[in-house]
Amino acid sequence: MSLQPLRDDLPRFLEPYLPQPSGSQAAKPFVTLTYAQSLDSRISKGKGIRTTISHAETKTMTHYLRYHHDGILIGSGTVLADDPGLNCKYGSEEGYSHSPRPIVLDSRQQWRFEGSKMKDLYLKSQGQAPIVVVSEEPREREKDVAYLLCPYLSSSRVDWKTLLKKLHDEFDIKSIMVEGGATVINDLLLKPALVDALIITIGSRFLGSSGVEVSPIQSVELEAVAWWNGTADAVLCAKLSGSK
Ligand SMILES: NC(=O)c1ccc[n+]([C@@H]2O[C@H](COP(=O)([O-])OP(=O)(O)OC[C@H]3O[C@@H](n4cnc5c(N)ncnc54)[C@H](O)[C@@H]3O)[C@@H](O)[C@H]2O)c1
Ligand SMILES: Nc1nc(=O)c(N)c(NC[C@H](O)[C@H](O)[C@H](O)COP(=O)(O)O)[nH]1
Repeated sequence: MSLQPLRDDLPRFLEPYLPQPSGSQAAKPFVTLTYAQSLDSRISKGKGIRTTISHAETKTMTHYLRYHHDGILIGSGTVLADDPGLNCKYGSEEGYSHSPRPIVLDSRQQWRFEGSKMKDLYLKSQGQAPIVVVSEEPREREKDVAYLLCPYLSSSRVDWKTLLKKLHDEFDIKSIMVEGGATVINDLLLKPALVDALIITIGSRFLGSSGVEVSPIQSVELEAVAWWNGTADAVLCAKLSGSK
């Protein structure tokens, strides 16, 4: 399905929160934490359920954000629940050349590229093949998948600092948008030294108390806060307090 045109006030609104175009000498990638939540801070109706929260115009914004990042990172919970494509449909007709590289945190190697929407898009040259982040040598190596061996702090928690450095140094990834899910977001909201921008779409609905909740274990203050109002959604852009 094609995207509706980007609202013309969005580029100027988003600009201060986007990675700077090439030339950055930073030692780590620029990290944008971005997701869509309901009014009751849920990002899906329940674990394993893919739930549309964004209006069509903020869906276009998500693809505009993908256009501006080298990589797009998600946790295993999201890849297993959503079977996401993670490509970029924004831009010229010439094909999906601005699609970011998918990065999947899958220490337990539960997800397969084979048979996924991501692979389907890759084979049609409409998206990139993924980097799968693992904690030990993979049991099986799938064709076209790059495996990134990275230390984990526990069985399911990657060491972010090391991971970001490896993605930068070994894969030349200078900007990453983190799209979720809740476990990944709740963890990164507490890491102002690693997160450069926060872009949250707030949809005008409630998803109920059994929904998957974004709520970090401690309070988080924001700065440089800006709001955009759409037809049915609002978008909040901010920096985490304590970030550079
Ligand atoms: N609305 C949105 O914007 C949005 C975005 C993404 C996902 N979702 C929804 O979120 C749900 C999935 O969320 P979830 O919380 O179950 O899974 P998740 O996608 O956050 O994945 C969690 C897994 O990531 C891995 N991981 C590795 N290192 C980690 C670290 N340092 N911190 C945290 N996790 C780490 C672990 O295996 C962990 O179990 C799905 O229902 C999906 O539809 C919604
Ligand atoms: N912006 C946004 N609005 C939503 O209403 C919603 N549910 C998501 N969810 C993000 C999640 O990571 C999805 O898995 C990918 O957005 C799917 O990506 P594709 O469209 O398949 O490329 N994101």
